[in-house]
Amino acid sequence: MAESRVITYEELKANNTKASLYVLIHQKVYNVAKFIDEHPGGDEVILAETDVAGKDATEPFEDVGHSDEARAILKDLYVGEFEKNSTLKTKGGYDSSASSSQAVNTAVQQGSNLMYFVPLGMLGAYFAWRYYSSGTV
Ligand code: HEM
Repeated sequence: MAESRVITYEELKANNTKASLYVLIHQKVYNVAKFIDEHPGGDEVILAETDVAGKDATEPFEDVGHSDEARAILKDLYVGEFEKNSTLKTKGGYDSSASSSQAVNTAVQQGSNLMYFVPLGMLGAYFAWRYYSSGTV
């Protein structure tokens, strides 16, 4: 078998037509041009991945929960390994989802803080009331 080719970020971006369509999944590059018309999930979903040139399709591919059969098809479409140094550039595409889940976490944390402070405040108010009312009797 021939040595696996290293695909650069520029190459991944450049092969974005229906004639030659590169998709990046798990650091491996696949040419889905021949397969795209047969894709049971439709061609739009894959085109959308490559429309945003150089985007990593790993997450969308895994989110769908593709079968072993689908993964076997990938073997036939394999072009080469993605250039390692390019990893950072492609990961950026998912930053927005990471930060939005962070925002949710902060909101939950703030919510749980409130859960402690409200009963604690009420308890404090109760003891303050008892202290003052016992003093007047
Ligand atoms: C690039 C390589 C890909 C291959 C070889 C592939 C292959 C397949 C195969 C064989 C199926 C049938 C169900 C199964 O066996 O799991 C399928 C379904 C599906 N694929 Fe892909 N797929 C690829 C990429 C993608 C990507 C990037 C998306 C993105 C969002 C996607 C979305 C879907 C969806 C939504 C279905 C379900 C269709 C349905 O059940 O109606 N696929 N794919």
